[in-house]
Amino acid sequence: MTETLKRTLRDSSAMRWAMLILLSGLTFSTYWFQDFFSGLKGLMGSEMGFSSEEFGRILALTTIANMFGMIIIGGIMLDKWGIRVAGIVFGGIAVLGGAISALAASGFFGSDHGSMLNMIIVGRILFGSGLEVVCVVATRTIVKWFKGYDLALAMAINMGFGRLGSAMGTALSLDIGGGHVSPAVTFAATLIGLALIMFLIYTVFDIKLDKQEKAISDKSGEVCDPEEDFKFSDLITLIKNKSFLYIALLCVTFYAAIFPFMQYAPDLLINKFGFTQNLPQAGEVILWGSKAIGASSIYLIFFLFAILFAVVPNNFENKKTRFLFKSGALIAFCFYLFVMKDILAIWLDNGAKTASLIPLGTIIFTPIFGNYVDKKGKAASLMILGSLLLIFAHISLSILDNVYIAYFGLLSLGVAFSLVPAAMWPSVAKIVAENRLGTAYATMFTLQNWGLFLFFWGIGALLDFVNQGIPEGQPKDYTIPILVLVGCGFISIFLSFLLKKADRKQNYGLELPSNSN
Ligand SMILES: N[C@@H](Cc1c[nH]cn1)C(=O)NCC(=O)O
Repeated sequence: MTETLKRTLRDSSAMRWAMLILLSGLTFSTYWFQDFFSGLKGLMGSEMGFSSEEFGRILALTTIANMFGMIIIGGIMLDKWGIRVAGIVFGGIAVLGGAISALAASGFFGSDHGSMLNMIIVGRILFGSGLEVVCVVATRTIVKWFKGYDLALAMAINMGFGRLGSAMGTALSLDIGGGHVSPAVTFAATLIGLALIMFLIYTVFDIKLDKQEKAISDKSGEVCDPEEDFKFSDLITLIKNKSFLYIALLCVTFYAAIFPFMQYAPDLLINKFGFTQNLPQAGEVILWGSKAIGASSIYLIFFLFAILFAVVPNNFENKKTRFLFKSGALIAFCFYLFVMKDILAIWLDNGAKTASLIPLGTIIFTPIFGNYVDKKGKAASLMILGSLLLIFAHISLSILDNVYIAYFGLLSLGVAFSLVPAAMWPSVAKIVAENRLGTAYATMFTLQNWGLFLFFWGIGALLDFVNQGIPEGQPKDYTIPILVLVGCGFISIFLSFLLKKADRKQNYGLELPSNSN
């Protein structure tokens, strides 16, 4: 697009990506807070005396307000108040929830088992309501800035920030807590506060964009698709739409097999495959830290140059340039792996750190698949493939006992976890009109929370049930709790086929490239 055609902030690619980063702070920190307890499960047992069922209860009750309409209410607020107010209010609720959980874990409300458990849960309920509405706000905001541009890629990158938050929260909480739960919770809550400040900065640009768009529509008499208020009849219309119904149910079964698994994955790896949860010595931390920071900074500088290079128009038109760029990226990555090999070896021996590779891997794969969906389409087919990988992953991590196959299982789970969201979320924007997207995402997340509630709690309760009589600290048998998740994979495949069939009839173009719309 030439300068003369750039009419608003959103027509500048630098501006769009900068807004995405400001917005993604909330995604990063809320995902961190959602998932960081997974790395602390063992410690929550030994330090606070929480059983697996109680651990599951904390996670499950995070979803309770959402199951009973909180996300829909948030969606209505979003439609009524707009992105800015909704983001600030629900981001604020997440901060408040995080703070209550952090105070509870520090013993502020009482240091007995019951007070700690109940007040952590109160904080998590508030946090959970904030997290989900913030996600709807983020998706809505990305559509606002990226519609007609690389929408799927932008959604994938935003999700990448979320996954980075999940991965870092899982991997580092034990180290951040220094062997205690409370500092790790305080740190996680502080992150959401910082992210809210980033969102406040975003709102300044959002106001400017709205003013520019209004000026253009006033001048040209263009009538934009108006935001419509939420009506319950919209919900009925949505549910009656077969493609929407299948994709919403797929969202339930697919995520029920992933998010709950991730919360238990570090403990599973420790109990079933003998991974460690040792904290490194102070000297080792300094040595690895300096090595990792040194190597990562060199790689980051290279990466920033690569991005700079990539955004200069027409750079990739040239075959030779493309080849040079790709080989340079590969050499830099090999060098990086070489420098980091000792750290990687220790990383791959630690339960929480190995489990964190699932969301970490999706950071690389989701944008690649997002870009693929933008350029080539095939969204429904990719969801079938993702569901197949899910089945392999859970079988390899439950009934099989080989640690190398388990690594493959984790890898295929990471690929599935990248494929399905990269295909699913942009597909919703094809099925549903833009002014109904808030309602659509809110409905999907509400249903998703029912599945999460059941499996967050169910896995913990089942784990206690099948391991009755085994004292804390002894290896627990995870076979049946994880095998149950294979069932979710089969239902996901079935729903993906139904979606593909419905799309053929309803012609939403789920198998077509996003950029062609
Ligand atoms: N419901 C959201 C946010 C979320 C993250 N963990 C639990 N809830 C969601 O599922 N977003 C899509 C994603 O793939 O993360």
